[in-house]
Amino acid sequence: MARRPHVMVVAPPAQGHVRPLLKLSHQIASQGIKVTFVNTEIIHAKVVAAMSDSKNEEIGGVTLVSVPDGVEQEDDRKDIFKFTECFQRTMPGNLKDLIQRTNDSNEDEPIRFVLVGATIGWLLEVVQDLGIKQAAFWTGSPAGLAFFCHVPKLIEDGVLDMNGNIVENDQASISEEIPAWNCSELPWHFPGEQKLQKLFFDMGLVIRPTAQHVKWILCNAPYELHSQACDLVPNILPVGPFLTTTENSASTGSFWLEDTSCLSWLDGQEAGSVVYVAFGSIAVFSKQQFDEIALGLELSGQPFLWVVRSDLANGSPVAYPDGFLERVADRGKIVEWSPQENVLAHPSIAVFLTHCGWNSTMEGASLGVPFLCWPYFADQFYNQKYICDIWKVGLKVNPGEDGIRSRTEISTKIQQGICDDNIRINASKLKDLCQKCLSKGGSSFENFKKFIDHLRS
Ligand SMILES: O=c1ccn([C@@H]2O[C@H](COP(=O)(O)OP(=O)(O)O[C@H]3O[C@H](CO)[C@@H](O)[C@H](O)[C@H]3O)[C@@H](O)[C@H]2O)c(=O)[nH]1
Repeated sequence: MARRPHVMVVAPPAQGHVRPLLKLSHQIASQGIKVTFVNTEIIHAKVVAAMSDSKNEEIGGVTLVSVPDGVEQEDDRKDIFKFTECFQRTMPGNLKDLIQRTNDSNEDEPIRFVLVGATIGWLLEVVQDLGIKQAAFWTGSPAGLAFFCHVPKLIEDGVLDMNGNIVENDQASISEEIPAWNCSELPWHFPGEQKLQKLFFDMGLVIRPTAQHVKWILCNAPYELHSQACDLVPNILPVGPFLTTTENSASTGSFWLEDTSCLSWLDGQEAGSVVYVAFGSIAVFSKQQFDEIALGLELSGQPFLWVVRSDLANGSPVAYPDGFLERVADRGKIVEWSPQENVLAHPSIAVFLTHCGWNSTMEGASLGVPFLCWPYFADQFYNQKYICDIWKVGLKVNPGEDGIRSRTEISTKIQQGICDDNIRINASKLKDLCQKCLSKGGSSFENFKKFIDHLRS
């Protein structure tokens, strides 16, 4: 009997990477290709624990496996510098062992192809040594990818220094066709934290060699959405946006258990009335800012669904303003983690108050939801620029001089976002564009087909 092609997918250890890579893996598996999905042990345990059937580690043709992350002292896992050092030192050997073990056993089809998250593209050296074909996956926007690929040139031209600072003019431009990056929009910008900035900047330096090394670098966007940026990366293969349908929602790759009670709660709300508030997996807030969000939602008078992760309050236990929960009980729903795409697809949703992580951006765009933008760090400020200034599907929620977004600003933008017909019309056009790219004959559909043909060749 002919053996199925076997692809190994290796995910960087973060929610914003695991989720889109797992969605892509399901899409690949649906074409009759075997997929082994590799997480670190800690991430694997979280993903499996959050699955509706947590005994089953094979879902929809994707087998979930794990390797150690190399960390021996638990505390080192909380220290990003120590973690990165351990991970980079041990991961190549661990991955090599896993591939060899799999290929030596007769149980599985041998691995003929490895797809890695581009931020850990240095792993491809191991794969190269084993004579296995390779591709990379970029989790952010095509513009972000183009920017990282241009970093060496920006350094050479004296626009950036070796620590990633803009040397003059407060702007870095890579083409006249797409907006320049301001200092605060640099993906590695951490004000006052030079060491952290350098770590992220150095991690980014791996992107260009990775992109040059592989035949294709896939990304979670349709070509038409960022066409000028895509044109700056010769081997980009835009295959997104990925959507989790209700049929495969059992294996979303979430690190937290999805609280589906919010879907029946949404069923009870009026169409186009609910503010959905979610800041992805990393953003945290001070007590003062957390209270302003709560009081802004209250002041808006709208029903809201708010995702409050247990770690959202920056290490402190989550505590709401006095009497808040009682006052909003009849129109507020709070969950620790939602089935986000099902939420965004729900007719009751009016606006999405978001940190503008790329996955959330693509999900909101492909489901036609207007945005209220509250970027937190990394690529999110530049994503906000596309959402508000280029696609014109959102409004910025601006901080005051003290850096805090006030309850009045939050409530005002909620009302403006709900009433703005132009934004709603543009959001609906964006949804149509995404759907068209994914349908038969569309750019993402054809690109994905090309990739599958390559896997089979
Ligand atoms: O209650 C929730 C909240 C979020 N999500 C999902 O979690 C993912 C979050 O991804 P993203 O919106 O990209 O945010 P982060 O988790 O913060 O992602 C990191 O990774 C992204 C991709 O590289 C970057 O764009 C971000 O800036 C970076 O913070 C999305 O798929 C959401 O659907 C849920 O399923 N339920």
